[in-house]
Order: sequence, then structure tokens, then C-alpha cells
Amino acid sequence: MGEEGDRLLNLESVRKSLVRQEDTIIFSLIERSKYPINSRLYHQPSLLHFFINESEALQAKAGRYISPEENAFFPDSLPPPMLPPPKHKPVLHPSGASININEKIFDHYLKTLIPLVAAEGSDDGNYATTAASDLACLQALSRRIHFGKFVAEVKFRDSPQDYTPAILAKDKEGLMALLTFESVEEAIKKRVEKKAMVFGQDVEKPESGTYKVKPAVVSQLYGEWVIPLTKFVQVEYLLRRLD
Ligand SMILES: C=C(O[C@@H]1C=C(C(=O)O)C=C[C@H]1O)C(=O)O
Repeated sequence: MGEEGDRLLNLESVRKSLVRQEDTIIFSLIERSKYPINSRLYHQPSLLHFFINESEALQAKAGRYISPEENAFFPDSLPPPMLPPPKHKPVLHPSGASININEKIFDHYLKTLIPLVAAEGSDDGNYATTAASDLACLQALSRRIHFGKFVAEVKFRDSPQDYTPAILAKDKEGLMALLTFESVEEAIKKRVEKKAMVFGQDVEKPESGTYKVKPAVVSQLYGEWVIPLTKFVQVEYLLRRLD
């Protein structure tokens, strides 16, 4: 949401941001698909872990985690920002800051997603560029999934009378039903598949039907993982909304 704060916070603007974030996610996956799995990067002690930790320390100093849209993968012991915190009124309920499901995201990314998008072959030695591309994918996915906090905030503000009883009753299923819009989800799955076709095609031979990342994988990624986790974040946020 940034500086503009409440004025721009509505379901339409939040959904628009999610649509734009699809581009970032798909392009980052296309970048990762240049490299094979490169599993040495993930062996203990993990070079990827080190790469993310050090990158996050640098970005924390530059103020990345001042933004409520950003959640670190290794939030413990990050250095403080060099900038003063923003003066505008926070959009989210303060307890939203305690929701961080990056461990889940990291785990699923490593185990399930990399094998689906990585290039053929097992190791090309490009560990640093592969790690940089893993970080880009992870940050884009994490931002999208944690954006559920903003979606939930908007939905709550639009109809507190519907959400309040379910929050007070800690009714997770009821909250899930209230915040779900199946037609929106179906449209997202179709759109990301189409984007993967357009962004990942061979522009010289579009008829070849080869894509840098399989469009079906992207729509599966959204349907089975990104959307369910965004909804999980929404429920977790709403449960704390009246604390
Ligand atoms: C994000 C929203 O909430 C839910 C989650 C969605 C998602 O993660 O893409 C889509 C539709 C809703 O079921 C929304 O309503 O836009």
C-alpha cells in the first residue's frame, strides 16, 4: 500500500496489485528455469540459506522490512533499518506483523517447485546466480501470499458485521467461506496460464508451443498452493483482527 495509506485501500486496488504481482512471479520463475536444479546449493550447510540471510541483512538496513508487505525468511537477528520509520498511520492491525509463513513457502519452493521449473541436467555450477534467482522467486511468492493480510483487512472493513461473529467464535471454516470468491480464483488460474504462455513463448517461433515454464505448472502452482496459502494468511489475520 505504501504511503498513500487508507485512501487507496479497497478490494479493487488490492486485487489489482495481486494481478501485477503475477507478472513478477512468472518472470522470476522464467529466470529460475535457465538453471538446472543445482542441488549443491541446498546441501547442509546450505549456501542458499547463507545467501538469503546475508541479502536480507543488507535489505533490512535499506529498510525493506519496514514495509508491512515484506516478510523476511530469516527474521531473527536482522539489523535495524538506517531510515526512520514512515510517519503515516499503519493500514494493518498490529497483530498482523506476527504472521509469517515463509518457512512453509521455503520448504514447498525447494521440494516441489524447483524440480518443476528447473532446466534439464543436474548441475551447471552457477550457484550464485541460481541463488539470486531463488531469492527473487521466494520474495515474489512470499509477498503475494502475505498480501492476504491486506486482502483480509479490506474485506473486514467492507463488512465487519459479517466477519465479527466468526472471528469471535474463532470459526476458521466460516471465515474461509466468507472470504472465498471461487469465480475470482478461476479467473486467476486461467490468467496466469495465459501469461505464462505469452511471457515464456519463443517469440521467433510462437507456433512451436514450447514455453520456458510450463503454463500448466503455473496454474497448478496458483491453484494448489499460492491461492490456498493466501487464504490461510487471510484467516490467520482475521482471527487476530479484534485482538
Ligand atoms: C485474494 C482474494 O481472496 C481469496 C483468495 C484469492 C487468491 O488468493 O487469489 C482469490 C479469491 C478469493 O477466494 C480475493 O478475494 O481477491
